[in-house]
This record gives sequence, C-alpha cells and structure tokens, in this order.
Amino acid sequence: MIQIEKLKIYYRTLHGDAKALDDVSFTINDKEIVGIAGESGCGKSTLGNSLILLKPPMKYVGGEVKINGDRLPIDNTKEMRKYRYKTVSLIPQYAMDALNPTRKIGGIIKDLIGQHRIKYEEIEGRLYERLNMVKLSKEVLNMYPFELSGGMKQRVVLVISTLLNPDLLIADEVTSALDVSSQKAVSLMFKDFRDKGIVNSIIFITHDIAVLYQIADKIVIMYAGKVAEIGNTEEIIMEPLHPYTKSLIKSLPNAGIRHTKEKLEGIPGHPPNLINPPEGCRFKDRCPIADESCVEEPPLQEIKEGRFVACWKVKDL
Ligand SMILES: Nc1ncnc2c1ncn2[C@@H]1O[C@H](COP(=O)(O)OP(=O)(O)OP(=O)(O)O)[C@@H](O)[C@H]1O
Repeated sequence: MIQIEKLKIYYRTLHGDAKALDDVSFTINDKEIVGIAGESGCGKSTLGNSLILLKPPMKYVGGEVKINGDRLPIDNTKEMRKYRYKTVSLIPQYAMDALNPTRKIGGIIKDLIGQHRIKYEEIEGRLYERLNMVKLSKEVLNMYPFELSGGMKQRVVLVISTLLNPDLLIADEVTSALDVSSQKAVSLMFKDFRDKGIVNSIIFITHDIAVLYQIADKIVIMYAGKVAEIGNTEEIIMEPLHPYTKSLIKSLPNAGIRHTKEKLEGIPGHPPNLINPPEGCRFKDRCPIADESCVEEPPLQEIKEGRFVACWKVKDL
C-alpha cells in the first residue's frame, strides 16, 4: 500500500513559489491502478516526478510518502537512489521520444541496467518474456528507436521501466501521442502487467479520462495543485460530485464514454496562477455554484467509504 500524505511540492520562481502540489493526500492500494486527471498545469506531472527525483527548481515543502509503512525519502536525492527503478519506476512524459536515437534498443537496455549494477545476462530471459508479453519480437533489440512506431516505442518503454518488477509504476501521459487503437492496446498492456503481478500498483497520469475508463480502478481529480475528488472510476465518471469534476466530464471530447446527446462544453475561465492562488476554494471563480462559504478552503472529506470530495456544497450522500 502506498500512502501520500499532505504532500507539498513547490517550484522556486523569481516571482515567488508556485504551489504545484499543496497538501495532496491519497492512498494507492495493492494491485490498484489509480488514474490522476485534471487540466494542464494542475500538478499531475509534479506528483509523478516528485516520487522519483526532485529536480530544481522543485522543492520539498512538506508531507510524507510511505510504501508498505516505510517512508520514501523523496526529500533526499541520494537516499532515493536505492528506490528509483527498483521500488518506484517512472515513465516520464515524452519518454518514448527521449530514447537515445544513436543506440539500438538492446544497447539502451544494457546501459540502463548497467547503471543499476545488474548484469545483462541476469535479466536476459526475463527481457525476452516481457517483449513477448507486449507482442514485440526479439528483433527490436537490434533496431534503432526511429525504426519503431510510436506504439512499439511505448511498449519498449513499458518493458524497460518494469524490468526490475517495481512496486509502483508511474506512467505520465503514455498514451497521449498515440492513435486511438494503439492507445487502447498500450493501456491494456499496463493493466496486464498489473494483473500478472509484475508491478504491484500503477499511477496512470493523463488528461484523457476516456483512457482511465478502460484501465483505472480509482480516479483522483486534481485542480490547481489540490485534490478535488477521489472515487472509484465508475462513480467519478457516471456520478461526479465536485463541480469541477462535473465540468471536466461534460467537456470530455470523447463522447464514447456516455451516450449523451448533450452538447460538449469547455470549462469557462482558466485555472489560477499557482504563485498567488486565490484564498479558499481554488475553483470558486469558475464554479457555477460557489457562494460566500467558498472563501474558506474546503477540506477533502470522506463522504462514504473511498469517496472523497473537497467542496462545501457537496452534502453527505
Ligand atoms: N520548472 C518550473 N518552474 C516553475 N513552475 C513550474 C515548473 N514546472 C511546472 N511548474 C508549475 O507547476 C504547476 C504544475 O505543473 P505540472 O507540469 O505538474 O502540471 P500537469 O498537470 O502535469 O500539466 P500538463 O498536463 O500540461 O503536463 C503548473 O502551474 C506549472 O506552471
């Protein structure tokens, strides 16, 4: 089980700190795929990156991350070395385009496991099995990244990032650059890796809720550095409670999720600047039901088991 408790990660800027993660809490259970969704700039990538490496200008401000009860030393870059890749592995945004173009796939894999002092021969058998699982032949090891399609590259990245069977895999926008059919195939492969116990749990970051509908058990909706709502996938999509989640679901470009005749609407306005976010609820200036109570910050409250909402206007179910 992974517990993220009151995590605060800011970016130092010339104009002050950008509060990209401000008191973010949620739990990832064993065997769970947790989807993180929200508009651009809400802190999704910051969350994923902070569990691996705090690169300046990112800074740790507070909170804890625990894996099976043990504290993950995210505030200590050196200490994190023994956890990266082995315990927590990240597929960063654009990873498939960042594969070294001058190295063959086999060489890229050798370099990476060498950095972790593991001999290629030790994992060769496992590597072949995994390639087989993602429907790639061994031949790809002899190919350069430019010889592979986007979907093939993303499958190579999935194999590489999970070679050491990490407890937690964080996948950041891994399907965004793919066409719809590859999107589905690749996202189902992530699910297969979880089902087969290769990874224990997955954080799947995306702005595309339709992808989460296919694979996530639970969804965390973020808005402006905070958690707006948490619930199981079906509930979040079919019965959103937070006004922000409701607008997000209404604005879905892919109506395949719900056969609705309603016109799709964008969310009016823009998310706030995170250097000087508004007092109280950060969504209040765009919220259709905000009132004077929203000048106070709404706590993230559990309104029924596993369902959390940060909104004064959502009454107990
Ligand atoms: N290097 C940086 N310096 C200052 N602020 C930053 C930096 N990187 C990100 N931020 C700010 O942190 C906030 C969260 O960014 P983050 O990239 O985590 O959002 P996101 O939800 O992943 O967005 P996207 O979907 O566009 O990737 C944004 O407001 C962004 O402006």
